[in-house]
Amino acid sequence: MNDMTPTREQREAKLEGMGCKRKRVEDIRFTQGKGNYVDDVKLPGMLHGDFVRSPHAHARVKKIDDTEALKVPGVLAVITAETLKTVNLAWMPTLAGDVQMVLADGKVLFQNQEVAFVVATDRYAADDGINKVVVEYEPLPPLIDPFKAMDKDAPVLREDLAGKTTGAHGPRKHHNHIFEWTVGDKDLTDAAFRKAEVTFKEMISYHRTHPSPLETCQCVCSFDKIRGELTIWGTFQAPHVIRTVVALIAKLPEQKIHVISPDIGGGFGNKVGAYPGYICAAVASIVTGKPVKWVEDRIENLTATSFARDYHMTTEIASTKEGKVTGLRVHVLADHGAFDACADPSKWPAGFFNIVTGSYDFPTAHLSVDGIYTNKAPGGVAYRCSFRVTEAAYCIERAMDILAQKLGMDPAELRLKNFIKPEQFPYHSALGWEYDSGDYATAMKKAMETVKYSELRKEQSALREAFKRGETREIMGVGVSFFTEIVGAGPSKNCDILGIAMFDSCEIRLHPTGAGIARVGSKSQGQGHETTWAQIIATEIGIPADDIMVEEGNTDTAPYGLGTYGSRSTPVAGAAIAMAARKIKAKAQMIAAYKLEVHEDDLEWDIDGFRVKGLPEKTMSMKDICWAAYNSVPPGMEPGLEAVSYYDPPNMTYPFGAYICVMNIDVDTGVYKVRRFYALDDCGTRINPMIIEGQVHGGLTEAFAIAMGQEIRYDADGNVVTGSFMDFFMPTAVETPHWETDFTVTPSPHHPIGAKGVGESPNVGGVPAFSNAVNDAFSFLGSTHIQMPHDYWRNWKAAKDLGAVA
Ligand code: PCD
Ligand SMILES: [Cu+]
Repeated sequence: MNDMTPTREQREAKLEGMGCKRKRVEDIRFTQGKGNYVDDVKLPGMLHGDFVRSPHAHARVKKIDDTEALKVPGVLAVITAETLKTVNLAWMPTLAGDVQMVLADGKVLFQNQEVAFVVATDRYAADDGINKVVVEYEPLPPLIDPFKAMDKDAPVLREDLAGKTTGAHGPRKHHNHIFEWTVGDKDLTDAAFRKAEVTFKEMISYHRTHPSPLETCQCVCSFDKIRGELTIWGTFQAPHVIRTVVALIAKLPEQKIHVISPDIGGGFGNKVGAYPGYICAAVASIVTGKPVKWVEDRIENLTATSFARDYHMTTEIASTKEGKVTGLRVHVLADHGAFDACADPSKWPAGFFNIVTGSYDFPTAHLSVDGIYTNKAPGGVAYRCSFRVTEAAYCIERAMDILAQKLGMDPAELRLKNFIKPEQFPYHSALGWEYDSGDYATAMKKAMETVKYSELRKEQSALREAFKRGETREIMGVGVSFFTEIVGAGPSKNCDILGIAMFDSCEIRLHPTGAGIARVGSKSQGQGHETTWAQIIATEIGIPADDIMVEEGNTDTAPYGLGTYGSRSTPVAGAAIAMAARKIKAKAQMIAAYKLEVHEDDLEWDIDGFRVKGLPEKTMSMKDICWAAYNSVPPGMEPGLEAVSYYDPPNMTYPFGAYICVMNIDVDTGVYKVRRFYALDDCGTRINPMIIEGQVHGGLTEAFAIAMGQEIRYDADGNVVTGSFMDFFMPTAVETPHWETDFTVTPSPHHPIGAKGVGESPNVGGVPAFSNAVNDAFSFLGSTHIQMPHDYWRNWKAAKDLGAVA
């Protein structure tokens, strides 16, 4: 070996494969303002559309008069439900099996609902036009309180469903009822409660909030009359699904629809579903023969697009006196707004909420969910939520704290006592899941040691005594949360969207000089797929990550994929990438064997190529194999080096984590100070530790926002009172706490590289950690459960209600 020969370490480092803190390649263009977003798409002759929206939450639409609007210079057309009826598009199907008005058809059902679409030569003219459209409304009584939705005399919201006693998910009990979904063994659970030494029941609400990505929802639709082809650039998290939906509802052949998701400025689930803007822009383009752009503003995004949560969870736990849980019973009242437009896999009306048994070994459990209509915006699965897992984690983590308080036990000890044990994996939960792997106690103990948990508890007792003596006005809370996530939707046996199995895909093509391109069915919105996907390939086939270009988001070039949400990209697309790479490697091995004149079985893999077993100097690098693939393949073999994989995962993956939050609250002002936030995540094999850390920081910031102030709030008339960033809490670097991150690694046994998702975890685990900290702080004053969000006012109010403030 001469001095020039790279060492094994150097060869490995050059790959920047899995485990490397590779810098994000996409950031080169993002940080220089060179990203290419939908609003950057500017086509010759492009028109602009904007919506007339309803000021009322519930009203009959008597008349729409567009005479004056059409006189505004630049305004070309005003599209209403009547126009859309001529092409059968006044209503559209939702992913949840319901239908939704594209434009108000006879009535409006939530504030800011789309009523008419004004098309003009520029955005300003469109805006002037919408102000001149005169809509005559007859206000109807609004239904805002979900607990009144199923009252006998509750207003009828969905007149289109009159007389329909069954919906997409079974029988409907009331005119505002959407579905009832039950899981688990009711009799066994009821019996466990009858026998229990200790039980409690608490209504735990997870309020309505909104993902509010920096870039709002938008699209450009361009219909080419000559070719009969429709091209749509949009902020879509699932471009292929959008193409299929457009093909089905617009009755266009699927090959004539080109859907392109360019760079996306954050998705957070907000960009999974289909919105009226897409349909209206497409129809406007077909009608005018010109490209039409639709871009939402902030208020429209906050008030009319897919919200998050709004789950009201009546929770009961049965337990022994010693704190061993024996049963869980949960009833959820799920407020879906005016249309059921949740983006869950078809068979899951409440997503994967049945993960609500969490990290604990509940022998039996029963869950029922009632979905209902109210006069609020539709949507529902968004914001790092992975199909209602955030709601479930909040429910069980809050409930475990309440049980600990009732038993006079430490909440961390109670968790340790009830954890599913490592030897119980694969673990079958009482509500039907098979957890793939976990080592909960190890993670929990590491977290407790790092934050010096017992010392914190001592400090807290001392402070409580001082508070009682009147020496301080501060109280202290330690919030513990131990979550189990379920991500990677999903196995075709139980997951589909509109009948399409939720696989994902990858196509890798290597070029003669040892570089290549990988096209993937997922779609990054900021997660950094261009960086991490190349790292998987680098480790699998020994081509440096820098030499692999990753492409996503164009339905003409990417293999069919179900898109990016629910932290499914790593568990599903990530697996497809590894499998495609392995197909390439298998062919590469045959080529190498031929070139080295040995039998395939005599070769072994070594970092970036093959070597002959027992003859380490006889090697062929992957780079040379690439050349050979186009130059001298074995007789009978096709030239070229490429592979495609469609991966149908055998199971979901179950990441987990232990979070601890330490907080002080001043009772006289309600002002809180997050003293420490420690987050340990276990997402199995880690592809890029730096990206994971970024994901965790982002998700924790969002969790902080939700728990401590963010809310989509309606007044009694159905006005959104938090419809802009003036009122909707958006933390900046000033408010955001400092995050300490940590990890353990428990690989997924069924994933080809052992990786689990991580993007959603910090939100799933973070919210209960914050809320438990606040609740823990107040508990010694006699409270059991204080509802989120815990803003200053509510903290002060809690202190006042508990008699701590005069
Ligand atoms: N183990 C591991 C895992 C993971 N990773 C990384 O990390 C990331 C993430 O991943 P995941 O978890 O798999 O996920 P995805 O699928 O990719 O994504 C999704 C998510 O993601 C998150 N994050 C984020 N970031 C950003 N920047 N932006 C955005 O938008 C967002 N969003 C959010 C959300 S909401 Mo949903 O939609 O609600 O359902 S869901 C979600 C990527 O890059 C990957 O690669 C690594 O490295 N490793
Ligand atoms: Cu989600």
